[in-house]
Amino acid sequence: MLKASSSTVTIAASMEAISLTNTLGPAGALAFQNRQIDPQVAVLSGAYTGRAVTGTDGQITVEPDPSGNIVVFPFIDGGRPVGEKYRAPGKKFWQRKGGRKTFWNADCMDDPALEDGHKALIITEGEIDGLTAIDCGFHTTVSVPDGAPPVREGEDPDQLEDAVPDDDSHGKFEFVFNNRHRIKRIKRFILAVDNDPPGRRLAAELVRRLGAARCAFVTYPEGCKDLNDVRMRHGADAVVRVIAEAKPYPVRGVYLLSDYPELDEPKTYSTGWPDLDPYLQLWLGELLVVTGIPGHGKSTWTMNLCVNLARAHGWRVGVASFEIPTVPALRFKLRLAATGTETKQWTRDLVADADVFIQKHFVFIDADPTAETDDDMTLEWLLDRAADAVIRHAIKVLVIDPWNEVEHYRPRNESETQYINRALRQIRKFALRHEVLAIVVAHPTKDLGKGGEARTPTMYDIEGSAAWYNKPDHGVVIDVPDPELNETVVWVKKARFSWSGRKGDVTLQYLPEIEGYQSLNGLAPLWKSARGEQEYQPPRQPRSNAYQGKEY
Ligand SMILES: Nc1ncnc2c1ncn2[C@@H]1O[C@H](COP(=O)(O)OP(=O)(O)OP(=O)(O)O)[C@@H](O)[C@H]1O
Repeated sequence: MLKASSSTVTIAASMEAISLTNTLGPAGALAFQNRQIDPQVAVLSGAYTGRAVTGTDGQITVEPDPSGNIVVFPFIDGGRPVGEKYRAPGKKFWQRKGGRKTFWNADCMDDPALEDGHKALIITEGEIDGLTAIDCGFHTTVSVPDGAPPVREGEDPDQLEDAVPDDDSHGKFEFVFNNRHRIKRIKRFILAVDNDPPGRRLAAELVRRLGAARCAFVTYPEGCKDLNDVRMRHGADAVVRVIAEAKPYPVRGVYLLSDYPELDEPKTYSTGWPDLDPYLQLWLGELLVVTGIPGHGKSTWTMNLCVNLARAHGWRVGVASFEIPTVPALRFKLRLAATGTETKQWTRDLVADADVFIQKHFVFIDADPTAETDDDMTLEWLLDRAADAVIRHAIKVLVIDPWNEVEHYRPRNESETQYINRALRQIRKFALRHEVLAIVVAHPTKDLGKGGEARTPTMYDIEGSAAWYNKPDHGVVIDVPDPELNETVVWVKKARFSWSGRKGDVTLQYLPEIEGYQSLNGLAPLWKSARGEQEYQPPRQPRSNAYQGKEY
């Protein structure tokens, strides 16, 4: 017969309250051996054998008895037994009435290694699985007290949004509520519940309470329903593997405020044209869409913007330019912007300096010229390359110019609107994940101007979908109202957040010799003349553009 001794190492934090007279008799020891659990480990958890006794009031209680065939699992909390669970032959389970609802082996939750995230708290659906984990070396394991809540007919265990939430202070999850202070301190949980509908429901209920961000789930080998199954069929190493390979819980999207990391206010960046500052403040992680009538300078303005950002902030820009070949056309535009000088003043040194600047600040996402077959330049292809550019070259800006030259494959059952919604969402996700300013240059629909109507396009005029207005964080239209004036109007049609600017239009002076732009009310802070000096321009009043048509 096995007997807990006062000198043995305890599993839970404190075991002094377990009566040392309680012993695990042969029937109990055999029951654990049959489950490939070391009976000594069960003893250390406080398990003992007992027999059923019917009182004078007809109530059945269980009394310790080494020769009994009922296995008793005490619930110890704060070093004191607060409840008991009984298991009689034939898989009959019941509990002693009353007592504080808590996890089985709850005191292991005080292990400091859980607080610093060094260890995870493993939560099982029953004591046998809990002991299996402990026997395999995972001492920070608890079990829920009452197994999994049943799944009602027609209920999807993975879709519990419609379920009425329990009041945890006295409901089925009272044991979670009672341990809420300990739970708050624990960094990681591994849910090792049963792989069946009630188990999945239990997992979903726990994740809801513990926060998905802290939870991981296990995957059992084919044919195994729980941890003890894994131990029985594949051995202790397989149990260790299952727990070690737990994956982050996939239920995402519903968080408490406290689940979010503390973040500073987003930092915004000037475009480099001071007149635009009140309207357009850029941030890393955003999607900026630029449109305008063909030939009005969308690409030219965008490249000048990128040069400004590279100069002012030292950023590197990834450019996927499908209409203009990188060499010589795009390089020429970049040399103009980088030198800020008209070509007739170019010297070998000036061009060499410009090329050093371009080499340092620009990365080109292009088809592989040595490949035998052309890559399909789909959005997925492009974002894959852009992700590589983030890793290898730390790009902070991604330019896709123009959108219509990307290979757009969409499934038959997806409408153009749905596709554009999905695609822009993907770009925004990329921008946010990598903290990159994503710029998409898009043409307006060819219908614009049909019927003799000459007007500035809006974001809604972009081919395909209203998503072009809805999805971006900034929407900008580049417009040339009168080509004789050498002026370009930058219309900020959308600024999603008030801290990132506001709707409005600003006229920039267009400098045809360098295909560049300049604030009318002051130079761009880093705009340099051919001689490398800030050039003086007399301040002018920004032109007010009387708005015609609907404001978007
Ligand atoms: N305000 C302006 N006045 C005169 N010419 C301009 C002005 N703005 C840009 N340009 C010139 O017009 C030409 C076309 O510019 P760009 O290719 O950037 O336009 P785009 O809107 O991107 O055109 P597309 O939609 O056809 O790609 C360039 O040579 C550019 O320097």
